[in-house]
Amino acid sequence: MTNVIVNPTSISQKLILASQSPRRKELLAQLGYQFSVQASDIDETVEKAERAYDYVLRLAKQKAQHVLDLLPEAERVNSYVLGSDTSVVFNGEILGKPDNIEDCINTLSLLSDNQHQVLTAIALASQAGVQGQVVTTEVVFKTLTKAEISAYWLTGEPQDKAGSYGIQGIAGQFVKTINGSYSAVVGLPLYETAQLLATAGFVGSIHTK
Ligand SMILES: Cc1cn([C@H]2C[C@H](O)[C@@H](COP(=O)(O)OP(=O)(O)OP(=O)(O)O)O2)c(=O)[nH]c1=O
Repeated sequence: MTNVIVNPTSISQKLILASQSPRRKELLAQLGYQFSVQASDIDETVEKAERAYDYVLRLAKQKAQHVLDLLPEAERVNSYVLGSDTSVVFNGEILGKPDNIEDCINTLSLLSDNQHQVLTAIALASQAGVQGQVVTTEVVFKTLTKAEISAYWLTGEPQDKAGSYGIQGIAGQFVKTINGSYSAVVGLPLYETAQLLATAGFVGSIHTK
């Protein structure tokens, strides 16, 4: 998407969401920010012995920095780029997006009747540097049968999602409890994102001054 809307509160600043995720676009728009979207194309391979926390933070920062670096120099001066990454983690293992039904069955069988963590990192890149943080949410799933998982795969929902599920969709019924940030599980933590942007001088739809 290439439409650029200038932030009305600060005509010289531009916010860009470095993401192809429709969920992240919706969540950022929900807060009242005006922004453009530019997907970032980076290598998402996990480094040897890299911990999930370090991995998501590195990727969020790289996504943001990559899009900032692609901007013409004159634009870069006034631009702030938001990047994010979400991983589902079980027993320290990063469970990515499924390549096929077997992947989906393996992943959701691990999550069945168990607790896992969803780690979402956000990062804001500008000429001043890149700032980021990680939000961790604990999720407990009900018991899932193989038949249920196979039927879930056929809905098409798990395909583009970390951990093979979407809490905001059909998989909402798998979730017994959640401790942390619902929006972070969907892809963008609302509270932390607003804080990060406010620190950089952006305001959403709520003006207190
Ligand atoms: C766990 C979970 C993940 N997800 C999604 C959020 C992310 O879009 C995706 C995780 O993959 P990411 O690699 O974080 O993001 P992405 O490839 O979709 O987009 P981009 O890198 O361009 O920002 O999984 C849900 O929508 N619901 C969920 O419950």
